[in-house]
Amino acid sequence: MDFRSINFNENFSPKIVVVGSCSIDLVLNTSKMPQANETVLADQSQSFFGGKGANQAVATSRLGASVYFVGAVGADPHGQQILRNLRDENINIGFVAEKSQSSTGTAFVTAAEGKNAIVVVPAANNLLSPMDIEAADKAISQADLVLTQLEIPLEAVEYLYKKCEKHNVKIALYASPAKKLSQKIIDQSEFILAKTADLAEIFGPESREQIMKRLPNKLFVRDDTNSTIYFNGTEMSYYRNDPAQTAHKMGMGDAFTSGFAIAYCHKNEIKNCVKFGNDISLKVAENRGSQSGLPYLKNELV
Ligand SMILES: OC[C@H]1O[C@H](O)[C@H](O)[C@@H]1O
Repeated sequence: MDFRSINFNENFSPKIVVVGSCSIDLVLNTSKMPQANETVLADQSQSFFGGKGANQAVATSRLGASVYFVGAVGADPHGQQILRNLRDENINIGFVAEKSQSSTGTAFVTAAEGKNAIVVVPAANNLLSPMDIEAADKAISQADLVLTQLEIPLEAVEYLYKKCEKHNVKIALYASPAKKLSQKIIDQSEFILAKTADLAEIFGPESREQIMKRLPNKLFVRDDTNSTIYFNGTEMSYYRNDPAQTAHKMGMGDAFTSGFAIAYCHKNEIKNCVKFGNDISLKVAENRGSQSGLPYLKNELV
């Protein structure tokens, strides 16, 4: 991965506000993906910091952005650990709400055969409200880009879009987990990243080609079955099929979105934004968990 192939303005630190989920990921490594009614043994269980929003906040901060995270934790030790981690990653946590009536979000991940299956218990993430977003009004109004995902209530996402519209601030979406999107969200998004498998739920029953034709320069689609990303009538292979270099495939979409966003803020061509997003997502796949492999711009540009 060559950071020098991307244009970075070293005097510019993009202001990014990430609005989304934060969780503790409990990961079970098994040699075989369990089927229904089957019991398998795990080689190892580990916990990591995760949640799509927190992953994007950490990724963009390590890539040189000045980041605010807007999210929610429960009043429990996991919540405190997450806040400490975000603070250690130089992220402003002034707009993370503590929901005393809830626990912190947890994702239960089974990682096997180079794939993963994730069950998320949103807990506090489901309580993120328009009022929590309102509290971050000033930070949002000053952002170069706002990033969000769909692991928080759609009501909160819709409120966020209205706020960005009011302040004329760009907003981008990683449309995961899949939910049907309103035309307003589609129209207003600067870019949307989605997975092929989720397209019908997000956009309705058209083919990938038809949907992409309607959204040139806006929709970027990752296909996990053939490790390809589709955009603007073209495609780019994004995954080295080298199992030795693959630890977990978790967090690749968050890493892609973040790398793309940073290259975009530094005004790179779309093709190079896609390439940079791909490179960052490969880095994350080489390490366990969704955050540990994310690179630091300051180490790469020396
Ligand atoms: O996108 C990866 C994330 O999805 C799940 O929500 C896990 O928290 C994991 O970190």
